[in-house]
Amino acid sequence: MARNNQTLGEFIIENQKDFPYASGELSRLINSIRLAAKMVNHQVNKAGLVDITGAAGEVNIQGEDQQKLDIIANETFINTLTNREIVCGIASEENDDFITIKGQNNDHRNNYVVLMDPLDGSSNIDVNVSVGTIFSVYRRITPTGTPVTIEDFLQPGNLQVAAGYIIYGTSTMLVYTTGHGVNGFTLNPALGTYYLSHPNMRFPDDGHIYSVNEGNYIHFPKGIKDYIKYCQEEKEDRPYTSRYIGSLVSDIHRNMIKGGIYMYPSSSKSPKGKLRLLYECNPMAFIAEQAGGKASDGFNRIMDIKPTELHERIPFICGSKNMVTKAESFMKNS
Ligand SMILES: O=P(O)(O)OC[C@H]1O[C@](O)(COP(=O)(O)O)[C@@H](O)[C@@H]1O
Ligand SMILES: [Mg+2]
Ligand SMILES: [Mg+2]
Repeated sequence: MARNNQTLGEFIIENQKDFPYASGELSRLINSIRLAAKMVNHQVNKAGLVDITGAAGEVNIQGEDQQKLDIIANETFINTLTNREIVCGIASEENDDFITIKGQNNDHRNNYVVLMDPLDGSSNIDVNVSVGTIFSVYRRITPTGTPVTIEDFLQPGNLQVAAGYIIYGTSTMLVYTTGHGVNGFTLNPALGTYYLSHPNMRFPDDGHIYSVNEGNYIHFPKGIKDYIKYCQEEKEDRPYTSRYIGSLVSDIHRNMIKGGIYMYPSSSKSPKGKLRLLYECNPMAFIAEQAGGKASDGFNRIMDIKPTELHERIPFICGSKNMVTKAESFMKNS
């Protein structure tokens, strides 16, 4: 139950009973993410002052130039989760393959796997625009005491036990769900404590903001082009306002508060879109649905899609449910 001025630590303990298998493991996991996020926040806030901006000189499995902060965030989350004996495996945008965490006694006794995008919106790091971290948590399906396998990571989104994001923006917030609604906590930098600032976050059913990289317009499917035209029409409560930050976390966060739709569709250049199903789309879809919104690939519910690869991409439409349904109708009729 949410209380004003409740700290994240208190909220986690008071809501532990909501977790299936309420053994405290998942609470400790969320607490570790809370800690790692503070460390990354500290680095992000220094971007520009110290030499943590720019490319690191490596290319990740996506073919993208890794930014120094991508690597710092990746290592910070992996080390923090590993050292706290709560996960048996981690998958990350910045690692080609999943990491097996044996545990202190090499006995593979932990029960949760974490999939993450350690730094989302990397193209915005050097230009002082908000970026984020995205995480998704599953209970393993292979027997405890055995090494995790790829099957533990390729679970459909509807089996997530927790998901969330951290936004490093005008303030730093941690927003997450364990399947009992969505709550947002703002970091008080002076105290280093997160406080419940956004209890029970809800996507308005309708909105007036659309977020898409219109620079790709000519490459979009007809249905998306028609929906963008619909958003721009001088009719009824339209035209909508176009807002696109280029950081998935920030665009979805804004649209969740104000009402709106975010789209990263397929295109003739990238037939499967750009965003990764496992550690970008599934966690944001879980958050959206828990906040009364909707997430689709244009035709199907994102969280019902059975993943086949660790870094697979998928077209993504997410936001206010009536707006997503409208966009889908344009896709289906095109
Ligand atoms: O520059 P584009 O093609 O519009 O892509 C922007 C999208 O790509 C991303 O930056 C991809 O995430 P990463 O930065 O984690 O690789 C999203 O945050 C964002 O919505
Ligand atoms: Mg990302
Ligand atoms: Mg990233």
